[in-house]
Amino acid sequence: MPHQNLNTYICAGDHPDITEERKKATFNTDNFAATLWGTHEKLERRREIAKYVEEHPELHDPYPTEFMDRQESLENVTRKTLLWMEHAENAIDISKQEEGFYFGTLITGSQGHPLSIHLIMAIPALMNNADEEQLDEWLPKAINREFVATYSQTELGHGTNLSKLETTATYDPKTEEWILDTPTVTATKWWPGNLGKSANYTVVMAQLITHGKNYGAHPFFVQVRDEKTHQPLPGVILGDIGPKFGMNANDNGFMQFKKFRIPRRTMLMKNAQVLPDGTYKPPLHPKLGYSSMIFVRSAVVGLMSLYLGQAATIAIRYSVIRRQGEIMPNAGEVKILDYQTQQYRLIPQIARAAAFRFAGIFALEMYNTVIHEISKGNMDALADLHALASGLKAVATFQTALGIEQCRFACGGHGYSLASGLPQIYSVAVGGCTYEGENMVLLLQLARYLRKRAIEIKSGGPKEKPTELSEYLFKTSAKHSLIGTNVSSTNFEHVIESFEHVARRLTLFAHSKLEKLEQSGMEHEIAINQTAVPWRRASHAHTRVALTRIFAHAVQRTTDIAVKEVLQDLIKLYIYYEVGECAAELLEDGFADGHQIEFAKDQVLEVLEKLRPNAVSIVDSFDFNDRELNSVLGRRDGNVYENLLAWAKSSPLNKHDVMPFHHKYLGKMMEDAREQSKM
Ligand SMILES: Cc1cc2nc3c(=O)[nH]c(=O)nc-3n(C[C@H](O)[C@H](O)[C@H](O)COP(=O)(O)OP(=O)(O)OC[C@H]3O[C@@H](n4cnc5c(N)ncnc54)[C@H](O)[C@@H]3O)c2cc1C
Repeated sequence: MPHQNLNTYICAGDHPDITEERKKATFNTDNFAATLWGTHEKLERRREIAKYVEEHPELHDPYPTEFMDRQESLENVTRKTLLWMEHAENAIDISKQEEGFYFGTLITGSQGHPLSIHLIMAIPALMNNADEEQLDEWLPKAINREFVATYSQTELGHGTNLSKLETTATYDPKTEEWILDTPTVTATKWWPGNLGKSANYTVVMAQLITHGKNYGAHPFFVQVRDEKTHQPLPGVILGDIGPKFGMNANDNGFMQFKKFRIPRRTMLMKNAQVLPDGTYKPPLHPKLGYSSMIFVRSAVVGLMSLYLGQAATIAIRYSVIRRQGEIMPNAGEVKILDYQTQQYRLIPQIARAAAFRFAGIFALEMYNTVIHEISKGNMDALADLHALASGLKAVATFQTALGIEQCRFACGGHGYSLASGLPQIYSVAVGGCTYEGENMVLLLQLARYLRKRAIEIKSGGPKEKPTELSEYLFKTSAKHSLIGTNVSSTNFEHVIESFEHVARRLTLFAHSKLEKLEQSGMEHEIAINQTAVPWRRASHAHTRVALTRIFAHAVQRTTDIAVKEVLQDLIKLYIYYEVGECAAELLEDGFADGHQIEFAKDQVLEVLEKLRPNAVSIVDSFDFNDRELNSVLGRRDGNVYENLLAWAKSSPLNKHDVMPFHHKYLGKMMEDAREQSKM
């Protein structure tokens, strides 16, 4: 029998339907939360930080940000960002990145803030691209916030294709300066976060030209506004790109240079260098400059787990408050979470959020290890890391966006209201499909890695010892999938091996298609494009293997027995749901048969039923508080309806019973019509 207080989120005054759910918990929610957040100590710190924010009203919004226009949003979030920094020393251990991030999120919300790109991209870009002398000069100032920086790569005409960026940096050895120029409209920098109004410095990616030769895009660290007046410097044109699908508290900007001169040492010289006479010295490893991008991609995976977890929390809590329709006639309306279809829509999202959580941690740990190895001159694992981060980022952002939309659909009409918080979470999360490498392009980059492995497989084996996540490519599959032959076990090895078979087969399939096209005389590059869809499938399949392996390891490592049991249910759901997702690929070559797919589908329904009573307690264990969720539907206390009404009443439109323009238009229209009908 579940113990009454295993769920620590129960409070007096909560909606009885949500309390009833929480009393069903079969595990201690704090223990689960500690597993997700790392340790009990880290969980405790989260709560202390959240309490601090609650106790300081100046850190709150004066009214819901959904009712603010962009200028109000920008001013409000800028005010709060400064307070975040002022309060940080009292509230958090500033040496701990995760505390800073959490404290900041609680204060600034999810729609962006003026230091977003300074913290997430500009500082990492400096750390990865500036040489020691440059770091000594700029890093302390950046950390001290003596300037606000951003990262300017994308242009109006080009984002993905870095080699065709048009902004030029031409070296003038006479003055030892670079001349930055925007030669065409399409060369205008477009999108950089916080560039529009907030930042005064930026890392700029520009084509490096010296002694008449173009060496490709390189990073420069450029002052673009006056430190005192904040006016754009002469020769720099700056502005905001206008409202977007989301993140409207971020002033994404545009920028043009008019033969703007900057000193030689503003080129970031950790990797490539240009000497005073204009001699170009290439980087040791051409991909080194991309390491800050790999870092952000790895971090994005963890971020997606938060967004999907938040959406699932909102939808699942609301689904035990909302009653609509009956399952048994005259037995009373049921909680909508009791419908199997609702469970099928929502509970897999919790499983995916957990999978992305563990994958995000894994990717960042791998990033740190690889960067450490690189600092010792060992580049071996860089390609593996790049491949893993590309695949995880693409799959996690895409599935998160779809998952959040499922959560929103599952909340009916109230999901469409900004009061639910779901459109805001979606609008921010879906941006992740595009920024930091457009998803399709990333999957095709991963395909390049798989192509190399396919050549190695065909020529007898790996050139170097493969990593834990790629060694399966060099194994041979069993004749037939073992899905469904090990029913009672919680060991999903045989299912993961089936995913490995799919990934290996799709890789070799795409490779043989490519070879055939080439043998028929097609040029390599054309043949690659003609096989891009099969390669994309292979990349997705390879990433599925990584996600399931990482998730399985995390479950194995869990020590709390009750938490492990619920995680085993979640991974079971995750894995068998994935079997459904790749059913066609398992059936295509006869590796699995229809019975096995049916078996997997039954497992999904079975485990959904088992997870149903724990659903609220599992989402509680993500430990998102009400400020973070910013959702009337997802409130911890479940008191949804009265608060929806209160939220609507705070709409500025409701300040007027009669709109000031009413009599000018609608009022006049009706009056005229009445007059006319009297005639
Ligand atoms: C919210 C947000 C924040 C951003 N922040 C920043 C920032 O701070 N700094 C910055 O510099 N940029 C930023 N960007 C820009 C972002 O990095 C680019 O939008 C992204 O790199 C994609 O480039 P693109 O827009 O040119 O798309 P495109 O490259 O034009 O892609 C359009 C379509 O073409 C396809 N495509 C393109 N190339 C290929 C190919 N080789 N093979 C197959 N298909 C292809 C893509 O898959 C996609 O479907 C941001 C964007 C967003 C949405």
